Amino acid sequence: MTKPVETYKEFTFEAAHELPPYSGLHGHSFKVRIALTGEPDPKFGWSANLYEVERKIEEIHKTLDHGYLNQVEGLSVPSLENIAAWIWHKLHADLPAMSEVAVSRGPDGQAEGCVYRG
Ligand SMILES: Nc1nc2c(c(=O)[nH]1)N=C([C@H](O)[C@H](O)COP(=O)(O)OP(=O)(O)OP(=O)(O)O)CN2
Ligand SMILES: [Zn+2]
Repeated sequence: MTKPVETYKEFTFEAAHELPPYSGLHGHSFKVRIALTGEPDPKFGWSANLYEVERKIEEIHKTLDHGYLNQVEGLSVPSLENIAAWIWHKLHADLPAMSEVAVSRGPDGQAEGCVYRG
């Protein structure tokens, strides 16, 4: 029996948000990691073809990048956790192999983030 393989795709976006009463309007560079887990394709070894994953992510990226997150439909409280859940719900029908969505902000070594697993 073959072992499941995890494949991932990362993307970044720049966006503004506010989280009253904790923070006023400000911006971040966010990093997103989409993981997909499943049985490897017998020829290519992947659990998901990254070309297809990239196509699905494109629309989400367009919505979030250079956006004001509080005004995105379904994202009126844009905490890290709510952003990750929002991305999950946007993608899971098209990417059934998706196993987690991780969202982080801040530089390596000082980043803060969360992982959402549906
Ligand atoms: N589990 C979480 N806790 C908190 C979140 C969150 O998204 N998940 N968010 C906040 C507020 O946004 C808080 O005001 C954080 O401010 P922010 O500028 O977004 O982030 P930093 O703390 O990294 O800001 P710096 O001052 O630039 O370090 C609170 N808790
Ligand atoms: Zn912030």
